[in-house]
Amino acid sequence: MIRVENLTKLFSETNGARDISFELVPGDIVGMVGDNGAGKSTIIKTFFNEYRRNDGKVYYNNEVINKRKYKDFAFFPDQSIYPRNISIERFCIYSGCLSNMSKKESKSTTLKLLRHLELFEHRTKTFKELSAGMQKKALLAITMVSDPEVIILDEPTSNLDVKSRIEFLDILKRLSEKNKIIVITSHIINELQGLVNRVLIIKDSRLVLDKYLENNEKIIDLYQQSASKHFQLDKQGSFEDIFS
Ligand SMILES: Nc1ncnc2c1ncn2[C@@H]1O[C@H](COP(=O)(O)OP(=O)(O)OP(=O)(O)O)[C@@H](O)[C@H]1O
Repeated sequence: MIRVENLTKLFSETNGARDISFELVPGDIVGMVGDNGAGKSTIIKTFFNEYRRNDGKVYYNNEVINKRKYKDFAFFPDQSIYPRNISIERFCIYSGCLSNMSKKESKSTTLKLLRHLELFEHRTKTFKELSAGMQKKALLAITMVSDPEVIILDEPTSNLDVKSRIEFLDILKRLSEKNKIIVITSHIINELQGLVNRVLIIKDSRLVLDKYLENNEKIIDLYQQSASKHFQLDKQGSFEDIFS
């Protein structure tokens, strides 16, 4: 279980992530949605200590998270600087070894994953020799090689054409059946419908809604409701400011 308490990273008075708290349990497939600049990537990067926190704690199985615990986590970044002169197969094996797998074990998992992701024939290619969709799938193989318990994907389908996007979402759907914790950030709400079972809506650096989806509930409706509620609160605030 993951518990995030009051996570805060502020770049300025209004930009960043403010006072974010939530809990995640195995089986949660969470869509973290919000407009451009809402604070999604900041939350993820602060979660992983890539940004120094202003405040807040993250617990994994009731212990404050530390580097050793991050071994159970995998992060699929929104922008990747791909290694230049190494084949995707070797890089995937290397990534497994970095997570304490033996070379033999990492190689056999790598080959299974590359087959599963239909990249086997391309395994000796470097990233720059692959299409954008194949690059994302290769990155997913690297993310998955150590069989992490928690997978966090930041805008995984960005820059993909429609066909690759559908294919990639289908892979995530199959992954979601494995009782892991999966968090997917996106500002494309429609693509998460049918994939996630819970939404976290981020608006203006804050978590404004945390909800499991019930019978055919539409993420777009939840998003619109929470956005208008937030807007009304804003309006009330400024109203008082004007007349106080
Ligand atoms: N390293 C940084 N330095 C200063 N400001 C930053 C930095 N990173 C993000 N911000 C600001 O913090 C706010 C939240 O940005 P963030 O990247 O978290 O948004 P996002 O929800 O992930 O957006 P998008 O969907 O466009 O990726 C934005 O106003 C952004 O300009």
